[in-house]
Amino acid sequence: MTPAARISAAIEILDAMLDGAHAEKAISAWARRSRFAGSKDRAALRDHVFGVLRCWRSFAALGGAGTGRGLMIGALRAQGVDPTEFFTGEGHAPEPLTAAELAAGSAPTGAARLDIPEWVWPLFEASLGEAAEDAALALQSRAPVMLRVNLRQGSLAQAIAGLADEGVTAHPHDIAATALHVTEGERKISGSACYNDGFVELQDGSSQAAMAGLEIAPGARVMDYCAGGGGKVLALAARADGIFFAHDTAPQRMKDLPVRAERAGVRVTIVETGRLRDEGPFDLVLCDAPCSGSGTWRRTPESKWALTPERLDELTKIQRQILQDAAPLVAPGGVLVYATCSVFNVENQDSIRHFLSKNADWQLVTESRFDISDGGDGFFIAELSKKS
Ligand SMILES: C[S@@+](CC[C@H](N)C(=O)[O-])C[C@H]1O[C@@H](n2cnc3c(N)ncnc32)[C@H](O)[C@@H]1O
Repeated sequence: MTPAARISAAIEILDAMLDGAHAEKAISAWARRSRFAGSKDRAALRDHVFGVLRCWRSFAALGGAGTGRGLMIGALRAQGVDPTEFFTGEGHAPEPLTAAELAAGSAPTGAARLDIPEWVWPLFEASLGEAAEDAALALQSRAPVMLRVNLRQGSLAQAIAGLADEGVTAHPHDIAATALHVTEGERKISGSACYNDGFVELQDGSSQAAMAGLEIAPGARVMDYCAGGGGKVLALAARADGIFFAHDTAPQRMKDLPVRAERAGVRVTIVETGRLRDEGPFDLVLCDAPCSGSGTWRRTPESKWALTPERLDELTKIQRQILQDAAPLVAPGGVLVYATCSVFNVENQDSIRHFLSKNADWQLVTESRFDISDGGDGFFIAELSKKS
């Protein structure tokens, strides 16, 4: 496909999304009916669609319309490219710009310039203060691909060399001692021996750094209460000699965890909700709670536009309930850890304050925030302990 034909295809997909289709589904449907497209075409198309998703408001302003055409016109203008170079109508290129399209378009301002939904911007500012603008700007670009090296299997240098043999270029990242930043060959990671043997795992740098900061004594019993795919408990098990457990109210989310644990050479016992009290108590209970994901919106840009005030409210209620349910599982002298990949105070500090206001026998021990502009995702982590 020519670059112009790829732009036509992106317009088609964006229009399908405007009609209500999810990005992944719209891309898959396009790929099914476009058998002529090769893997490079599909990759380029994804880049177009996800690039627009990250910058929807600013591209719509620059392109003069929130339609597939308007967004792609805006995307080209944002890169300093004259859209008439591609909108020629020749071959499979999009039709030439109309006089109205040529005249339309203006520089975005305010929250539109930062590609943040209007109602969300005050939350950003209130939560991040002076860092808010940098965080929003960072969300306009692709997230770096980061790997966590499983130091049980070898050193960073050995992982870098092993990946290089398989066409993946990676460099240490100072966000965490286990972190590698992949700069080339990211599509080869999932087929590489390093990945399939559990030497490296895909994991954002902030999550790695947050997990590295948790103290785990030898033999400590550690429960990942909201385990999902198990990324956090695997990071903990890779560096500490504890006894590890995982739980999730949606157990199907943990379906890959046993295989991932096996290939990493660690043991994680899955605990059903009804057996939590029997298996407990635990010296550390980690609640990596469901959240808006606002710290990860460059990876999942559709969520940026899908969040509503009602959903945010619902999430904060779930977070508060999780802390309340998990606290009794903590052993005397143990730690309750609360984490989110949100940058909003309402999901972070406010959830902690709410818990402390209802549980006077608990206290805050530490609280840390990782900013998107530091290189990893936005992340929050707090440790709580029972007053002695
Ligand atoms: C942010 S994700 C966890 C991500 C995971 N820790 C990882 O590193 O891959 C939140 C998880 O919490 C689970 N969850 C939702 N409500 C819960 C509850 N009340 N108790 C425990 N887990 C819950 C969800 O099913 C989801 O898998």
